[in-house]
Amino acid sequence: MNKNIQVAVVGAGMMGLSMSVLLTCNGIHTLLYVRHNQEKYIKRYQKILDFLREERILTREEQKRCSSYLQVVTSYEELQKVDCVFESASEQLEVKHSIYEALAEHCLHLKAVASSTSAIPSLQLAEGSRIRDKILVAHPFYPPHLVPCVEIVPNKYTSEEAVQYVVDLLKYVRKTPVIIKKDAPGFVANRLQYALLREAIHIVESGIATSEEVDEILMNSFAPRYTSIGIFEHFDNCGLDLARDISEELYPDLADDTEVQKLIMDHCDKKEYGIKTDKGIYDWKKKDVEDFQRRAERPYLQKISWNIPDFYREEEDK
Ligand SMILES: NC(=O)C1=CN([C@@H]2O[C@H](COP(=O)(O)OP(=O)(O)OC[C@H]3O[C@@H](n4cnc5c(N)ncnc54)[C@H](O)[C@@H]3O)[C@@H](O)[C@H]2O)C=CC1
Ligand SMILES: O=C(O)[C@@H](O)C(=O)[C@H](O)[C@@H](O)CO
Repeated sequence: MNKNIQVAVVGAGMMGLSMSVLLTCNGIHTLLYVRHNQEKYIKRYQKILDFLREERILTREEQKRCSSYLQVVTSYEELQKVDCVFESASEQLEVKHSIYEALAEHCLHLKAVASSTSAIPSLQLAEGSRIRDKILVAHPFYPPHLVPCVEIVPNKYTSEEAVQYVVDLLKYVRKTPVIIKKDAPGFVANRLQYALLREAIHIVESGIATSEEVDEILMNSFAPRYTSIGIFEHFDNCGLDLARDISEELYPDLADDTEVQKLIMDHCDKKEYGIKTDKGIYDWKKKDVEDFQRRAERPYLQKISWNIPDFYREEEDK
């Protein structure tokens, strides 16, 4: 992987900022495209690095070196030379399509456009685009600068070169890309995660347990198991005959909603979206947000092994 490449990140939210940290902390010249208010995003990017410094992942000097690879831009014209784009904009197909159109117009050296989408099928992203051969899904996990896996989902238009380029780049920044065999909404991980969420909501709506109790049981029962064994390994261990007998008992009673459940809709109707509005399932004015963020990130910290760069120098940028 030629580390003198230029990579753009479009969308500077939770994912885009974390992707920018991942790329810059591995010495990749990263152009973060924002529509306005650059200073706000630079502060948010630095806040992530500050946390990594507090956790002794980066020294103050390394933080400055990594930061030298970040360039926040506000026009697509500044993306003319980029080799690859990580699109991390809102989960709306029309938003993503409008971005791909702008990239097609301005990026003259594009090798790949990788979308962070959580669930939009790869083919829907590419359909109708002038650069459809370059579009694929590279679905990361929050926060992508820490979580190893990235689900790679090409579509019938995606060139092998585009797939290989993204896979090589992700491996260079120490990610674990996994190419999914067949394009489907939610790919693999979110199909599993949302099946779990649907059942968790069903348990709360049915009065079986509260959301606090569901969270407590999940964290302290089988969830940690899957950091060291796989689900199919687990059921081979328990015995498929036992799994059969339990499935016969359980399946008729499990959630089978095909629409967004009332619990989610009620909160959304009240604009209670979660931490970003101080209230969601939980009242985040009463819960410690910083403690939550540290608990969310700490399991991944000891696995970090980045190519921490020297300071960025323009002349290296071919
Ligand atoms: N939040 C998460 O845990 C994860 C999210 N994703 C996916 O990553 C993508 C981004 O998600 P988040 O970062 O959570 O969303 P977010 O809402 O935090 O950030 C989205 C960003 O896109 C920007 N944006 C919207 N329209 C734009 C446009 N036309 N041009 C440029 N920027 C635009 C917004 O200003 C915002 O900064 C979504 O597709 C989401 O499904 C994937 C994995 C995890
Ligand atoms: O868990 C993750 O980070 C990803 O699978 C996601 O796509 C997000 O969590 C998404 O589901 C937002 O809720």
